Amino acid sequence: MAVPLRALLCPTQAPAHLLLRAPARLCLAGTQFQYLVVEKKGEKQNVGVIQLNHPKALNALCDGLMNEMNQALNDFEDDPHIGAIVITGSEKAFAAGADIKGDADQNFPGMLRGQFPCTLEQSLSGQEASHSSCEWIFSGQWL
Ligand SMILES: C=CC(=O)SCCNC(=O)CCNC(=O)[C@H](O)C(C)(C)COP(=O)(O)OP(=O)(O)OC[C@H]1O[C@@H](n2cnc3c(N)ncnc32)[C@H](O)[C@@H]1OP(=O)(O)O
Repeated sequence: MAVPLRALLCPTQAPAHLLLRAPARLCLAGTQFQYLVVEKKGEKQNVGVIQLNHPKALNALCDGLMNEMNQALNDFEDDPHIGAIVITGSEKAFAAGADIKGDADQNFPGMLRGQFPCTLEQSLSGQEASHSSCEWIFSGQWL
């Protein structure tokens, strides 16, 4: 199923189990990620793979993870050699959703504004149209 990349991460457009609004700016060369494993794969090295890598918290979407996700996605999107981006999780979980420990004082809209790639306002107004040549693919299951 081909799904517009950015649309998948927009809360109003994505199926609940794909709700991950990401951000992006990845410098594959030399960037160190704490919460992600970022690689180029495939025979032509044209598939960007982003694996959520915070298994102790079931890959909860803390600010650090989301900031890194934005960086990684942006960098892949800016890379003309990347034709697809795959976002995947860990062995036990794709992601346990918003970080309810770190953001316990935030309400749902606040989490969206703080953690997700497009703002709630952009999502609601449909301003976050896809401008990328990449397709995003999600692999895994929300808990
Ligand atoms: C944008 C809005 C949203 O996303 S709303 C949804 C927010 N997410 C949740 O409410 C899920 C909360 N988590 C759970 O209900 C459970 O963890 C579970 C059902 C997803 C899995 O249960 P299980 O028993 O298998 O694991 P643990 O509960 O022991 O969790 C392991 C470890 O991960 C930490 N953790 C889990 N989910 C989150 C989270 N969303 N944010 C932050 N941390 C999370 C959990 O606290 C455990 O850590 P530990 O240090 O061992 O206490």
